[in-house]
Amino acid sequence: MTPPRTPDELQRFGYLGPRGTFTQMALDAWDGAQGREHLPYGSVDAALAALRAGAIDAAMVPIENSVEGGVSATLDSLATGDPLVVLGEVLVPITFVLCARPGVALEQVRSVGTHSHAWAQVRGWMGEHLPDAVYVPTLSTAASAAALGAPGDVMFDAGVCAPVAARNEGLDVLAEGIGDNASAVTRFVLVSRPGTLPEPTGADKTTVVLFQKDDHAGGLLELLEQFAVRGVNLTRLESRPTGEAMGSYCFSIDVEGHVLDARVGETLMGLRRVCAEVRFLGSYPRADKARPTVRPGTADADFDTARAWLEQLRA
Ligand SMILES: O=C(O)C(=O)Cc1ccccc1
Repeated sequence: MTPPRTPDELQRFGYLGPRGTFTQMALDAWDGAQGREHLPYGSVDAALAALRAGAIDAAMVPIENSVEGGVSATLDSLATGDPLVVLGEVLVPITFVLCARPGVALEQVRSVGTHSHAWAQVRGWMGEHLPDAVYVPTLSTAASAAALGAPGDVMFDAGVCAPVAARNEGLDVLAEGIGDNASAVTRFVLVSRPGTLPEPTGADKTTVVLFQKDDHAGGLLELLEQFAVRGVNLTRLESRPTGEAMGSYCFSIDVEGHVLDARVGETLMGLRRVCAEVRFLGSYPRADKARPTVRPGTADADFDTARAWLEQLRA
C-alpha cells in the first residue's frame, strides 16, 4: 500500500461523524477536501483504524479543546500503533444548543446525551438550568441529535450539539449558546499515513511524542532542555499514560517550526539521543499563521555557519 505523496492527491477523507459534528465543519473548512469523498465514522478510533487499514487517505479528528484540553482518544491512538502523521490543523469556534424532539419542554428534560467534551463545556449551564439531569455519553454531539431524530426509544430526553445538527434532524432548540465559555475553540487535525510532508511555510508546527528511557529526577527537564537550548518554543505539552504500567507516561508535544528548520531538526536529533523513542507526528502549517520569534543564534544560517566552522576544524 503506497501512501499518497502530496496532500492534493488525497481522495477519501474520513471524519468523526455523523453529519453535523464539529469535526465535519473542520473537514468542510479544509481546502484540499473540497469536491472529494467524505466518509463519516462513529468514533475517532474507527476513523483512524480505517486510515491505517487504507480504506481512506486521511482523517479529520479533534485533538484539543481550549476549555477541556486534549482529546485522549486521538492523542493515544496517534502515540501508539502503526505510525500516522498530521498534515494540517483547523480551528473551529464551538457553540452548543440544547435540542429535543418537537413538543418536549425544558422542564421535562431528565437526561441529556452528548459527547464527553461537549458535556464538560456546558456543565455550568446544566448546573443552573437542569441541575438534576442525568448525563448519557454519546460518541459525538451529532450522534445525540441523530438518535433523537430517528424513530424509536432513546436513552435521553435532550441532546447537546451544534445548531446545524439539531436543524438536520428537525429537532426543537430549547436553548442556544449554552457553552460556559463563549470563546471556546476546538483544534482538529487532518491525519494521514506517513509519506507526505507538507512544505515549510514559515508559520509551522511540529508534533512529537516522547518516550523516556527511564524514570529519574529531572527526566522531563532533560527533554525540555533540548528544545530550550535551540530556541524552540512549545505550544502544547501533555503527559499521557503509556498504558504499560502505573506511573508510566509519554509526553505529547507541539512546537513552533518545521522539521526542515535547522533548530527543530537539531532538537529532534538531541531528543533521539536521550529518549527511548521519539515518535514524529508531522510538520504542518499553523492554522493561525503565526510566525515564531527566532531567537539570536537559532536561525538556519547560524546552524549552517556553526557546522561549516566545525567541518573546517576537522579538516
Ligand atoms: O462531537 C462532535 O461534534 C465533535 O466533532 C467532537 C467535539 C465534541 C465537542 C466539542 C468539540 C468537538
